[in-house]
Amino acid sequence: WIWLRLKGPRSRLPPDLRGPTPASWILGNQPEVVLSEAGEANRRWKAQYGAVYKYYGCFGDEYLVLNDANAVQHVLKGQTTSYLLDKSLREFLRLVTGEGLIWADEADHARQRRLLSPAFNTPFIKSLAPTFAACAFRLVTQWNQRIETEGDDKGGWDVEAYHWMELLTMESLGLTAFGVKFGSLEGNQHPLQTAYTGLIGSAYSHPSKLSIALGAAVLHIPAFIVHHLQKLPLPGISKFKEAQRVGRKFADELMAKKRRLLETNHVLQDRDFITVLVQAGEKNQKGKLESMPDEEIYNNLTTFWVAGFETATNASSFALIELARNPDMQQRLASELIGILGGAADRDLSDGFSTDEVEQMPYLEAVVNETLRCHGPIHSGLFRAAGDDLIPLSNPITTRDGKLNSIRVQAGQSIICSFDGCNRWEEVWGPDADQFRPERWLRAEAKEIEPDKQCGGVYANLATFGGGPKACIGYRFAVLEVSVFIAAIIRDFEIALSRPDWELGRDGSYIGTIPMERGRWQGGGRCPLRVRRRRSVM
Ligand code: HEM
Repeated sequence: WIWLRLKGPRSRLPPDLRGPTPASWILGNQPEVVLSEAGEANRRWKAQYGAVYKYYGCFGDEYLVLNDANAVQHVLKGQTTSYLLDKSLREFLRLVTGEGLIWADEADHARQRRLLSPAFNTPFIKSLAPTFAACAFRLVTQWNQRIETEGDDKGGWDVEAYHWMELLTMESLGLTAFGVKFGSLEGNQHPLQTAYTGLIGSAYSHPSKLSIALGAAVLHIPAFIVHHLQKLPLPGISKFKEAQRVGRKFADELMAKKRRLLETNHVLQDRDFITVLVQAGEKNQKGKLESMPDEEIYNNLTTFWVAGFETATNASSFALIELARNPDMQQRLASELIGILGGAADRDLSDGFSTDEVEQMPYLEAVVNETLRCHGPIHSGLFRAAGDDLIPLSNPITTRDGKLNSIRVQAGQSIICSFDGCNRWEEVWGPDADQFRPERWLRAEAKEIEPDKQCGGVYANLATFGGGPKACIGYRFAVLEVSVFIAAIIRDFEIALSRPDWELGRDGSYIGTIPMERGRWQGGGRCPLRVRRRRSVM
């Protein structure tokens, strides 16, 4: 404590910038942020102090919060050089994902991104639709069996669908990243899945005030100490290491197998990241170009798992909840799906369906986009200014002493970009910005936003996937995956909330947005559905 007090963070922000008064030095305003719903404290403070304000974290740490589109765009563009991950946080990340893309900065980051590009280019991602759809069909098959054996006499079956969406996302990541079928939808447990499940902590909702303070104190541990902590035989750390040992061994064997096939002049047809990256690497080597070392390929597979598992699970679950509580939207979507894919009686989707078919469904796109706008699985991003800078604003803000058209920040300043705030900005999304209304995406205006109102988001003018050099590399993957999952489920099932009084709450304790029952914050994500086979909708 003495050290923290002596280190005492000095203010680096314009003194007249407004914001809430902290309740105490130890906790600051942090409990209001962590213990309210995702984005709720931000919405309240934004209404009171404007799109740019400051609040206090624990131990007097000052955070600059940006809801202003151009300011967010400026910070996102400066990632890898001017706005970086906090150094201690980055060291913790190294422990979980290794030195993969999320961890990397500057030239190393640009190199990794370039070498990973064959796995994320549009044609390759488009080719994954049948894999996602075949996985979703396996879920549909399981649900049909449960309706048969566990359903009531009206053909309805109550299910906690969040857990199934976890299994579905896991299964599709197993197939598309490693080319491995886990069989988790059928109740099996694959060793790779066991290893990787250990990497992802269960949702950490509504922590105690002590945990809030301890969590913040961790960010005050100097990065070099965090680095050395990794060498200690602490139980939590050994768990990560064991998970990485098993995962690495498995990936090494797969990579060696692919290389042996390539040596015998095979052209590998498998559609998964390992195959694509090993094949691209071998081709580069033949052309005397740089290729990605095996360890880096492995670290990035782990990175994709950490970045792409819970996010896609949450997005799919939010979409199902919105469709369950909006029967008209569900009906409209089902008609579109059956029109393009045929009904369950006409076409079984065991071989999946194609991206071309997905692209013929504008209402599906609208539902997925609106889910990503209203319930972005990552509600904000935390950055640290590497040097002094002037951040431009779309709209001037009122301070205690006047107006500012830009904000001066000093090196070391912590900055929060509110992705949720940008996605709900009324000047862009209209007075009903807080409502779930997929129809807004069917109007041409949704695609045309004036430059001074753009937040620099990489997808659909949304901040959901970030922007700039560190924008989500998996955004096309995620949008297609969620679209296919929703299409396969809604084509075959009518869904409703299993309890009509169930109210959606959005846990946002840290950067993730997780669907839960309002007021019941413990125990991870929730998506309680009543499911029955779809009757004709045409
Ligand atoms: C709905 C699902 C997803 C959401 C909402 C999401 C969101 C994000 C966000 C907000 C960032 C930070 C962007 C920034 O700093 O500008 C990010 C980064 C990243 N995401 Fe995603 N993501 C999703 C799915 C995925 C998937 C499926 C993968 C991989 C298969 C993935 C891989 C990554 C990686 C590797 C990064 C780091 C990129 C870099 O540092 O260059 N994400 N994601």
